[in-house]
Amino acid sequence: MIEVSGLRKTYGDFAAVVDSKFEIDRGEIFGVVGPNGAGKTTTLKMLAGLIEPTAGTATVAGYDAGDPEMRHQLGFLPEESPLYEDMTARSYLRFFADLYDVPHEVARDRIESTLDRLDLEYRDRRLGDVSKGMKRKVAIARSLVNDPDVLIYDEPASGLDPLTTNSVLEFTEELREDDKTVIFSAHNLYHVESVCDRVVIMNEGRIIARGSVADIRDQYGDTTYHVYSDTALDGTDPTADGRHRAVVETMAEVEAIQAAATDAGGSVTDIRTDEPSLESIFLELTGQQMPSPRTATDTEPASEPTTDQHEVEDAP
Ligand SMILES: Nc1ncnc2c1ncn2[C@@H]1O[C@H](COP(=O)(O)OP(=O)(O)OP(=O)(O)O)[C@@H](O)[C@H]1O
Repeated sequence: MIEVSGLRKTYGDFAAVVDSKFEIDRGEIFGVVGPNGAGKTTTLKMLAGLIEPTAGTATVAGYDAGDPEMRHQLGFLPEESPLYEDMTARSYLRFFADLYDVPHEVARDRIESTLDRLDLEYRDRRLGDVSKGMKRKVAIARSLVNDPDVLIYDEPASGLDPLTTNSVLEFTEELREDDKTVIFSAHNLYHVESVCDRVVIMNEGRIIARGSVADIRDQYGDTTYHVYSDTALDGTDPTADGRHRAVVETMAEVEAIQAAATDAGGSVTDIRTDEPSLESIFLELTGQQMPSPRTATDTEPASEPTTDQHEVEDAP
């Protein structure tokens, strides 16, 4: 569905993307990970036909990325997506559907079902008056008004509160069931681990590792998940604050605990990941500290399992 070969972008003497090569299958969710300045956005914009490559080729759904016809197959969510703040979610999305010549009834049904799936309230409220998370959801809905086969999402869940982050990641994952092909960039390895089939890790314009996140982690260290429930279960220990904690190593075990908690009439209230940080993987790969203050903050400590913290939907 997407083929990239020898893709390169230079600005004067500076190479933002160097000889990038990867292929993405239909229905696959593919992550592009790396610190600030790694070349993620430049790669995504070349795929979306918004920047012309200096060299190499990128084809999307059989079209050259620069071909205007390709746009009909594509939904692009930029990292920053300012909306028309005086419009409502509904009027804004209908406006974009009109730009794509989507028939009115089709557009109305598509918009409502997408907003239902995104659990978006206040559809008739002025966009200037809704939360950042709601704005992001509206921008995501905008990427789908033309029912494209390919979605390019630049940091879809970055900077959102935990509940909205979870909801956006779940929504992205469900796009696979609609046979959509999704490529998205993220700083946060948990974001890509929870939804992506495969990833490439970029640094200084180059792909320096590729594979499933699990493969990459297996190569560079072990992840553990600290799962907190409000109910005592097999394998949990009581914590000082009255909860019950299990420490496991796979997402399958996390899901088993969630199911056991539900069966016992309780729920999982928090999942914390203790994993080799993106920074430590980078250190392994490059022998250098990651040059990004923002990412260094995101992936902070080693002693406590707080490298990434996720509240689940039903957390109190
Ligand atoms: N128009 C431009 N002119 C010159 N340099 C640019 C231009 N656009 C991007 N760059 C540089 O190219 C490099 C890659 O930028 P890019 O935005 O692709 O990185 P990124 O991985 O998306 O980072 P971030 O996570 O901060 O968005 C950066 O060093 C950036 O400063």
